[in-house]
Amino acid sequence: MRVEPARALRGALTVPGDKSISHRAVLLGALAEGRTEITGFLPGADCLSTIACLRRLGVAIEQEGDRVTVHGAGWYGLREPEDVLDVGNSGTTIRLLAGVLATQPFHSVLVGDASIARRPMRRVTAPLRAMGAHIDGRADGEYTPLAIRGGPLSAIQHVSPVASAQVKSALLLAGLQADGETAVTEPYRSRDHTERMLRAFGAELTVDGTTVRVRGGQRLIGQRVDVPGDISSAAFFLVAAALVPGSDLVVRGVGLNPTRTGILDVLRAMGAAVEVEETGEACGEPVGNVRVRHAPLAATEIGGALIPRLIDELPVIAVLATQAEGTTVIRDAQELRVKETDRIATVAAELSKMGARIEATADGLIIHGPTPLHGARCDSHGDHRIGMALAVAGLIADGPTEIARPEAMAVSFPDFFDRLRAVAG
Ligand SMILES: O=C(O)C1=C[C@@H](OP(=O)(O)O)[C@@H](O)[C@H](O)C1
Ligand SMILES: C=C(OP(=O)(O)O)C(=O)O
Repeated sequence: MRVEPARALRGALTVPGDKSISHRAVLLGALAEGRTEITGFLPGADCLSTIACLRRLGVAIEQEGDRVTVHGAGWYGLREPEDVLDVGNSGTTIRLLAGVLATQPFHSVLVGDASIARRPMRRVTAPLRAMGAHIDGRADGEYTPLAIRGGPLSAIQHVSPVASAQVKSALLLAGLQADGETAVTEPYRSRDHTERMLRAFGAELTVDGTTVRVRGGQRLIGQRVDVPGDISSAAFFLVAAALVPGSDLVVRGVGLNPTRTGILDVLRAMGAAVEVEETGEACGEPVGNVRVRHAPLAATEIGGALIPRLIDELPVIAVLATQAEGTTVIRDAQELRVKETDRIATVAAELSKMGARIEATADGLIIHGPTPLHGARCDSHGDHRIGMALAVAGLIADGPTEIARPEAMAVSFPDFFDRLRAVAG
């Protein structure tokens, strides 16, 4: 994919449905009793992997574009799959499904692509084993393939060393069928879509600071879910508008869950003009429009509790920081090293090719700005967020930028380039 320097980004656009919420809507719909109708579903490769795995577990699902109907099987209506469950590139699919399969009295095997094979799984397999599930995987349950034979579980009180919504969600799902009350505590609050959607599907849970508790033996009832636009996808456009002089862009209908809006805090802290208009609520999630206008940018520091609120936006935030006056420091973001790629290494390597002054640290990045970027031959490394961050960098470079392996974008944003072309030329 070739990206040319852009004109100002103006006008309004929408972005595809939220990836985290789309996964959860089909998954809870499958486990619920009755029908779940989903609109605004993200038909990206990751969410389609979740649908494929659920079909293999015997769940009837109709999907056409962003409309999905799930015929709920009920929690114990899943059946032993005849073949392996392939999660593709999706960490959310494998970790949330592991929590569900731990409750099921049959054998299943979870596999994924080469990236999934390198991502850590013991963070979910260890506590699920402690609840009573039989799980095996390479390196004592750390890596795929994961073989799971579930059954009756006992509740645990788990203190997670990482703020991870995937870990929290896996244990809450398992906890819904465990004997007793399961509690999950994390160092900082991660995205809470599972908690919100479980309540919408009729489950009870309590939230106390960074601890979530759920009692076992609960049923879910099918619902209508209208998935808001993905703020993580909107982020590429919001950052592009903040970067390109003369820009004035609105993204409509985007999810504004406070556990996800760290990108807006950073844009404001760096000096961009940001206006947020909350327009309503869908399935317990606030939704609205976000307007960003270009303005001179200043460096900022990003760490601590802010990190889980913008974890997937850090690659494009690094691009933003290359144009900010001063030194931007990103710390406490060691989780970036275990995403689709080691995003600390891939961001630093690729932006360096474009002339950025950027250093990788053990837990983040240090970026000096402002630094003019020049067009270069770059590589997404097969990581959707790296590819899209590089495309945004290409908009402000002084020549054409070539991005190898652009097909990775289909994981979370299949028509990213079409929508970018529409607002940036
Ligand atoms: O629960 C989710 O939907 C997600 C949680 C985050 O991962 P972790 O749980 O590993 O932090 C995030 O990076 C991922 O894109 C989606
Ligand atoms: C990390 C991501 O997703 P997952 O963990 O589901 O692969 C992402 O979308 O940036």
